[in-house]
Amino acid sequence: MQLKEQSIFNHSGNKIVTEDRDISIIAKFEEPMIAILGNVLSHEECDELIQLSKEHMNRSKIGTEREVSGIRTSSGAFLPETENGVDARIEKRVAQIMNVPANHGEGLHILNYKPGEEYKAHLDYFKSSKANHNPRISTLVMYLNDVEEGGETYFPHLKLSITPQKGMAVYFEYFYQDPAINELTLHGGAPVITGDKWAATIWVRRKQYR
Ligand SMILES: O=C(O)CCC(=O)C(=O)O
Ligand SMILES: [Fe+2]
Repeated sequence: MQLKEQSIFNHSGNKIVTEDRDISIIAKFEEPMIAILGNVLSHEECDELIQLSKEHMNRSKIGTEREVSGIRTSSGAFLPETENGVDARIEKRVAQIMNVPANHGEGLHILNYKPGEEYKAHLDYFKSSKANHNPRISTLVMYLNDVEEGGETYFPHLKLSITPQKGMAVYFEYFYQDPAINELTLHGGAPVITGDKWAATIWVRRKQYR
């Protein structure tokens, strides 16, 4: 039998006890490690992140992107960092879930999809040598609302899809020795059919990033 590669998601049992919240491990796919997590954010935190990102997007268009390539038709923005706001608290909790120090993360990236908008299948790591000195190693996508219809996060190679539910998240990682395992993390956000979708993504680097 082939030896399993090491994961940094080293949690056993059915929950992750963080400083301020118990996260439930609902399901795991072992290789590549993909974990469906419950109770990651309170409903109040979800609402607050949506509100903050709306204010930020209204105040200035700087930091908001809408990709012209058609890969991502949703709009997204990194939340500006605060000292002790909701974002700092969540990043601290996420660091304990992802088992990587908070300053390896790129910050909270908020995504909003309207009906018909999607994020086509992609890899979160960079194929070019540009970021080789400090590559992305893992991702957490947190759902900030329930989507009426559509908007699933899907992994086409694994035939796996996750329905967004407010406060839940999906974790995955892609730093394996075997590139074929990393490529299995190809994923996308399916088109939203009814309602809209809000999500917050954290991409984590191997070394300190901020
Ligand atoms: O919206 C989703 O379900 C996926 C988001 C995603 O892939 C990303 O932010 O990198
Ligand atoms: Fe992604």
